[in-house]
Amino acid sequence: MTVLDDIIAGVLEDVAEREAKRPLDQVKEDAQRVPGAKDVLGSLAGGPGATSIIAEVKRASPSKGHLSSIPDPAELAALYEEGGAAMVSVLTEQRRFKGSLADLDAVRVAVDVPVLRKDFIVTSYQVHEARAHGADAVLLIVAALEQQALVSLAERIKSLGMTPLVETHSRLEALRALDAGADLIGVNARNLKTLDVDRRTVEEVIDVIPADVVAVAESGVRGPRDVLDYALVGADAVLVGEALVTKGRPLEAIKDLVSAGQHPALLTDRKQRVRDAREDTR
Ligand SMILES: O=P(O)(O)OC[C@@H](O)[C@@H](O)c1c[nH]c2ccccc12
Repeated sequence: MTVLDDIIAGVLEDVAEREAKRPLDQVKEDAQRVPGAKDVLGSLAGGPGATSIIAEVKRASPSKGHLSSIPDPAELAALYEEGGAAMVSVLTEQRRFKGSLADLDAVRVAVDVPVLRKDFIVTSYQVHEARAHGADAVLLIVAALEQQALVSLAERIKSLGMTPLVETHSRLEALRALDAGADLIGVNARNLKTLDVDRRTVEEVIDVIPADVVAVAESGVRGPRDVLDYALVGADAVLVGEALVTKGRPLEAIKDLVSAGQHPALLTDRKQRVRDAREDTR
């Protein structure tokens, strides 16, 4: 059993418990009462040559254990927004990442930028739940899903006005994400089966992502230098957790990453193609 299988087994138990307390019909009703989902792709598109930053509220991880207690996730998210983050990612998985839907609620009311529900989504119940708690984007991990489930969850997310961020770790997975109709694809430098980080994965996989699809580099950012490296290989956005929560000065840390993403050198070939493609469709 891989780490991923193990996490999903726990997630399924937790989902069953929540569903017993609040059935799907009620969650769907809750979702009617929240404001509509925000434009995630628009928010990530950034300025000229800019690679945007997705900042994560992350207390712990299976690879590193405890990272930061984060007593007030709303306050942290507000600092991320103030420092220029284009989206805030909130981990809601409880057992390994110490997150919760309460964290998502708190962050949702604290910021205007879109919010991503980061979890191991394997049932449509979790998708409706994400919307009921105000998520604008929902993570789907290709390695955790059969193709049919990936397609139907992606469609469900879109039908609720949200945007799926489809996470991949290889070229093959990126092709599966494209087949599922993803227009926002993440490349995770951390292999969820072994938990090893290999930053070169981003370059290798981004290569097969077409210019009109928004590409997000995920994991392994230690500082501005890594943002620049990911951006130079074509990342439109970079997702950062650990480096923002462990250094004690999140506002300064996010500002440094955001400015690295705005470096003039970032108008790379891929970004130029992205812009040309967008001009053409206008
Ligand atoms: O803390 P890091 O190395 O900056 O990584 C952030 C983010 O990429 C990571 O939390 C992540 C990427 N994909 C995931 C899927 C599930 C849980 C967590 C993740």
